[in-house]
Amino acid sequence: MQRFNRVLRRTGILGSRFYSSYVSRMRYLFTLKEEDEACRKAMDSGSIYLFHKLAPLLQKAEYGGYTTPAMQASDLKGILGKLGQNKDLLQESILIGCSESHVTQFALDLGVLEKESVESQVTGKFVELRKAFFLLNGHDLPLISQSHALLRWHQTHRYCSESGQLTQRNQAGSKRVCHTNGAIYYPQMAPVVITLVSDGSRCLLARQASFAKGMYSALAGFCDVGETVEETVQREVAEEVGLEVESLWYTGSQHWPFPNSSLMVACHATVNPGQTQISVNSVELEDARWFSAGEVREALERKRPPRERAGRATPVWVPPRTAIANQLIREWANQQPK
Ligand SMILES: NC(=O)C1=CN([C@@H]2O[C@H](COP(=O)(O)OP(=O)(O)OC[C@H]3O[C@@H](n4cnc5c(N)ncnc54)[C@H](OP(=O)(O)O)[C@@H]3O)[C@@H](O)[C@H]2O)C=CC1
Ligand SMILES: [Mg+2]
Repeated sequence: MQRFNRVLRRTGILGSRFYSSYVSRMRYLFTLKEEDEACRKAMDSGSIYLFHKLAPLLQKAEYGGYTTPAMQASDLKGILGKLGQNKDLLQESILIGCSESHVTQFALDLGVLEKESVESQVTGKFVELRKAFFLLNGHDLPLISQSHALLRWHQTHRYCSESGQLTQRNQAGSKRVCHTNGAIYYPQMAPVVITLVSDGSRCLLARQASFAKGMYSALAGFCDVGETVEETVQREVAEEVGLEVESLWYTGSQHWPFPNSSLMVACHATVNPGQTQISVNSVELEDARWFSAGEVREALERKRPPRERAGRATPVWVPPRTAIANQLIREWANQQPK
């Protein structure tokens, strides 16, 4: 905390003016992105979330479920030593945030080490990200999702696309620079809209062939370059189910690490109740259907994924609460008369 205050004072952020805890945390993180030395020092007393080849470390929680344990940098140095690895590997950690109590948080991928040897030194197992998303509770997900996206970006964007030379990251990992031509690269996200279409009394859910059996979700699609969110919603609904959107409104957003790193922008939309004939684009979707409020409420309550019964169609279920699709569907269901 003292070091934290020193950095704030030096950068003029801690002065006579009162800053809320949130503002001072954000200003501190800003400083750490700008100052490599301050970031290096923060790492020494920070907590580090571990990954192995992009799989996060998960630990069984005391009261059931799973959590993502954070390690102290000092403990991690000891473990790296035991595994015969130089503690400089720690410098490859990337800054991901700062806790309420002002402890800086970092993420580190130990993919250069053998997975089993690392697991033998820590409590927990490295679990593939999609599986981890089903095991973790909502609280841990934004941090894991952000860490995964940033680590992946650094692993796959190491070279300058102009000079072909290796780029260097700043200590925080918030950018990479090509020292031959000065080009700066920042981590990227693809904007995606996800839309729940309603005709006033029913809502439209669809499934791709790659979804788990019985799972239906809202319509989603990547924004094309130059499009507004509104234009993407209209185009995707037209492309995927052949309907024309009459009105739409924004309701929330979420970072989503699949397939790479997306910013999901969630919207509700309506179509004319007299023009609801669906024409499914079979290149994109396996099925799309209108659902009544009662059917949607049942799907929301259903255990995911539901148990399959021989000879019976898998009952319809929807993505878990960790996906913004669930929020959209729940919001719509709550607005319908009982
Ligand atoms: N969090 C949530 O609640 C939900 C999240 N999603 C996410 O939304 C995303 C988009 O949904 P989806 O219906 O698949 O999208 P689209 O309907 O846009 O179709 C996907 C196709 O778009 C093309 N495409 C265009 N731009 C990109 C890009 N930047 N990255 C990858 N593919 C691109 C690809 O085609 P081609 O291969 O032919 O080039 C891809 O196969 C998915 O990645 C999914 O994970 C979806 C539902 C719920
Ligand atoms: Mg789609």
